[in-house]
Amino acid sequence: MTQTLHAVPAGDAIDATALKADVLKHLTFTIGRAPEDAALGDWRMALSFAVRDRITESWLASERAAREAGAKRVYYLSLEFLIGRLLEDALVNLGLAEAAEVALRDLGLALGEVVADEPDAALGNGGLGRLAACFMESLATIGCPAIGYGIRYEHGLFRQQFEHGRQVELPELWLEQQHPWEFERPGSRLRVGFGGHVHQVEGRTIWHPAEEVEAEAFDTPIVGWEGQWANPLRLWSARAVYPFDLNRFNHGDFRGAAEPEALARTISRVLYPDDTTDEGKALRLKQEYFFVAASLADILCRFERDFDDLALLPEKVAIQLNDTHPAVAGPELVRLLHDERGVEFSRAVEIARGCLSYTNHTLLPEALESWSEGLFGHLLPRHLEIIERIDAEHYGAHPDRPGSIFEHGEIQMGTLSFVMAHKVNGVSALHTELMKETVFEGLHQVHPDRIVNQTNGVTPRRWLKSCNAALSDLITETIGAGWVRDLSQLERLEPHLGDGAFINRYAAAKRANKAVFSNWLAGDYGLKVDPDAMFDAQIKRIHEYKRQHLNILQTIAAWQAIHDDPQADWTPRLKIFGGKAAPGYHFAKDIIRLINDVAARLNADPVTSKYLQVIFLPNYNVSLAERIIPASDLSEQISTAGKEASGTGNMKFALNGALTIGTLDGANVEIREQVGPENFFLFGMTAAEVTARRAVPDHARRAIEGSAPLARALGALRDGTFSPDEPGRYHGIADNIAGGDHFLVASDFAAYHAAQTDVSRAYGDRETWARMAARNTARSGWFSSDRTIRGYMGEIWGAAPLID
Ligand SMILES: [N-]=[N+]=N[C@]1([C@H](N)O)O[C@H](CO)[C@@H](O)[C@H](O)[C@H]1O
Repeated sequence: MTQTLHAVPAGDAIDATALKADVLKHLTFTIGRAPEDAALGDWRMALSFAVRDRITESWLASERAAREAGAKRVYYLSLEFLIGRLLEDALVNLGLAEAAEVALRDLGLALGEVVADEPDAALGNGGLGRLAACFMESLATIGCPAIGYGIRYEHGLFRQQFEHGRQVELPELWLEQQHPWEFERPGSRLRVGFGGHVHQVEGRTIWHPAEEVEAEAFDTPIVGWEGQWANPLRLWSARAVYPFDLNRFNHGDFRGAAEPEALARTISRVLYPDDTTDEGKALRLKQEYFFVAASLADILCRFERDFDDLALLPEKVAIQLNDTHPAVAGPELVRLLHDERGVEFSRAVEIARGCLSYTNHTLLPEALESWSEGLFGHLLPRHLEIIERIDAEHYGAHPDRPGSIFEHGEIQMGTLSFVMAHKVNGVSALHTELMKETVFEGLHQVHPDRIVNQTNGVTPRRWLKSCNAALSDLITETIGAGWVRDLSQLERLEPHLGDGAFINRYAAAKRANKAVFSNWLAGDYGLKVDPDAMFDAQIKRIHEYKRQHLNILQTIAAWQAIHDDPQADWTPRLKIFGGKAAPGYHFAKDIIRLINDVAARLNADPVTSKYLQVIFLPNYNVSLAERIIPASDLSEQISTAGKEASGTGNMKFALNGALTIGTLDGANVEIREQVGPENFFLFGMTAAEVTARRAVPDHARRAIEGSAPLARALGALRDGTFSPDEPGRYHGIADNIAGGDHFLVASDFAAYHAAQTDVSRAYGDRETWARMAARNTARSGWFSSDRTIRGYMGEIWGAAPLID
């Protein structure tokens, strides 16, 4: 929270007094602490409960309004919700940030410290999970009745530490303290079965699961801008039906007595740490079915409370599948309608399809989920039967277009999701077109109207209003505060871009953020950086297609160039990296180690470190992104074209006035269209050129022969420059790039290197740079997740807002 102290309006003063009283009330009666004995965490809890009270009022009123209106509800099913911290978000959305600052100051506390004490709720891996969190906030801001359904993992995404430059994973402990934002719902416990057998009884199909667990709901209200509406995020926690086996205990088998609970809790124990990789483990399938079964039972229970005609379901219920992780929702809904409620099979499929829609987030083959018939049939015998029948009916109806949900003995969850959805969407214009041409080419032929595009977005509340007060205040001063709810209003900045005074203030806001960030770097990492240097950031999961290794290779080439001519007029630059590698992804972990080894060498280099420094910040998460993005000048979006479905970090950077260096991939294409090609540093092959280049034999060797800087930088990987104690440490990376180079690091290197030279030159002209940056902000209105959600509401869900 980059708070700037200024005069407190009267309203805030009243709010501050009331808030202070509530904080003290909760400290006493909820936390049970006297002020003189309270620790920072106690004050944070007390403030959180005081704020939660205010959200809860809005939430219960929203629930009442939705019910009275008999409104259609949106149900967002996602295995990931990368929420981050909630206190600051809630304060900003309730307009209580200033009041909280005053209230806490009166109590001798700094709001910034209290906010920073909150652990991130890291219930997601990356973009897909964060998108779900942004969507929940936009649904509430728009006033669309909705519920997010997911899993309440006891341990979110692992904590990342570096030991000698290597990533080490540690368990994440967000629930070590009480989580103040959730309400436990013991009354909403549901049984979920696994395994067992299917029997026919008097023409009815009965599934007898071999084991059952209980799903317990925990509700976290998500409040929208100005607190007018709030929707719940309902996360399920697994527990044993009979948690304690007293009989075993009485026989001294203490481990056995606790086993049922331990086994059941395993289902919601930990988030699988893979981003865009199919996990394929039985426990993962159990997690997927567990939350789907609990959520659908909950959805039908809510529907049947007010309606008794199941044919109405598609009019009242819209269920969005966030990727294929909840794909079993198709057969499960059919089972609930057909097996348990007697709806005729094909009619049940029709009703289910009317409710379901599916978002695809990646085309990477290794990320497309499939389950072996054996494993799936063992865990979900009835669902396998239902999928076989859905498959037969679907493809039976289209004999001219053979295909199947089953391929090579595996259930293709993407195909199942497509077949069971009335709408399927991609997450950027390019990605959606590539979906039609590749993974869903056949199905697109059969259902030409089913695939639609909904380009991703980010919430402007968290990703500008809250994380960048310096810029937000300038914008509000210039065009009013309407932009926070309607981001398209940023275009009203356009006329001010010719005003030198405005550009100076815009640059000053960025400079102020960089000064705060530099002080933090010095304090927490002992790295002294010049706030006037260019802050160049690549923060995202570590993956070959995102090409962090291209970035560090070019950094090495830049370093070598400075050594060649240290007297030249080099543009000082700080390279910022952040991102986790999946624990089993060794190549990605090698890239992390290389970046840390390069950082150690370059930052200690007396000749070059005044021009080029590198830092890899550990444990990249939502809160760290909120710290880095407002302070960045350059946004690295350098994926191999055709591989990054959208990206959302790219949008956050552009919104906060960082210029993009990037390929024509995912939403980069639309960012460049919106901000203008002259305000974007484009390089590299297009998706079509990538496909063509891959067919060229020896494409990497040819590229290396054609680029001396590339050849030389690779040489430094081979000769132990960054690992004198283990010269061969980076031969693997060098061989990969010079060999198959599937992600075309070598072939795109020269263009990237040239583009980085253009970037350095452009940064030299600060006023022009600031104007380009301001134009990025002014033209980023399209990338609000409010716009995205309105697209889903209109083109997919048929849902309407209940607030104006
Ligand atoms: N899984 N998955 N997919 C991703 C991200 N890795 O989470 O979803 C994100 C959200 O749609 C995309 O922005 C990103 O390009 C894509 O790779």
